[in-house]
Amino acid sequence: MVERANRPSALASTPALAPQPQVTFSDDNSRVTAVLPTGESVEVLLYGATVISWKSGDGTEKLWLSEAAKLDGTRAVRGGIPLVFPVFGTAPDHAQTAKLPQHGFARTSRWEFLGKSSSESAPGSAAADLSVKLDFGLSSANLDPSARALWPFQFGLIYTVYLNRDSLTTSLVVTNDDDKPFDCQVLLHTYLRVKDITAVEISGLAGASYVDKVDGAKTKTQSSALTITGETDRVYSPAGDAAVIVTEGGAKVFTVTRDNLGNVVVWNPWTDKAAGMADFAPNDGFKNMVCVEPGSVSGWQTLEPGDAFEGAQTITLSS
Ligand SMILES: O=P(O)(O)OC[C@H]1O[C@H](O)[C@H](O)[C@@H](O)[C@@H]1O
Repeated sequence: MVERANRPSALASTPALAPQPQVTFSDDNSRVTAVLPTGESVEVLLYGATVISWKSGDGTEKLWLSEAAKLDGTRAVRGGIPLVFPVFGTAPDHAQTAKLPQHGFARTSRWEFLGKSSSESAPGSAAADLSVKLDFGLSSANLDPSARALWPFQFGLIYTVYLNRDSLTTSLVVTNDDDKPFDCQVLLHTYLRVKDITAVEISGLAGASYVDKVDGAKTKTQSSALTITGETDRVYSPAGDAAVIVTEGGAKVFTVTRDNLGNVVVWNPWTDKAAGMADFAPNDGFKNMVCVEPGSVSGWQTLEPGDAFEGAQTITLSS
């Protein structure tokens, strides 16, 4: 035995392979999961390219997903990060998008998985540097004919989900592949998971004006940090340059930064609205979530033929 242990072997002379991120598909090909060697993970449903789970290395879920969310492609997912495109809400007075359902068709279309890439981890390099990137695509060519009829433009969308050890970045690129301009809005409808909404404070929006959708769409100004004490539905416009920071019991939980997304929507349905949504469960689940939704939704991004628009969010965890 001793002799064997001391003998140089082929195995012993090969440098140890550093662990790499794992990317796997579910058996039914409905979702893709990426896991870093340190345990952080993200799961994306091809339906809507909806991020339905994001866990830190210790397995703690960071996004809220309704227990009654439909994950079978029959309706938009209640929770995670649904994608809003090309209209936020409905826009009956905007001819191009007037026929579209609430929040458009991106969240209810099946996207293609375009591929993955991961940061190379050289033997001996720090695990902290590892990351994985997943790309998804949707274009007019693979859109359901019924959705194409409601918004007859040639477009391309690339959605990138980038998992790092302490953050998640999601980024959307819209291109106009048509020979005429089109208008669009985009929003990353992120359901952040919290332990107790009554202990939550959202800062970084003070001084910003907002449309208060639960008070007759009045325009108001955010005076200080925001606490959630009832139904809340606000469109901050412009939201300002500061990061939006979510604290719980005074401790920082999430820091949300934005790239080229001038608006932030803050939404919590509270008791009655939550009870009225068939896919919102449990009924008191509103206590465990707050939507902080970076987007470009006040007015329109007009894209000329060949033009592109890119917007991104990064959500960083505090340890
Ligand atoms: O029920 P959904 O279509 O998913 O919309 C959920 C919510 O999305 C956004 O946050 C809007 O500001 C809300 O007005 C809306 O209720």
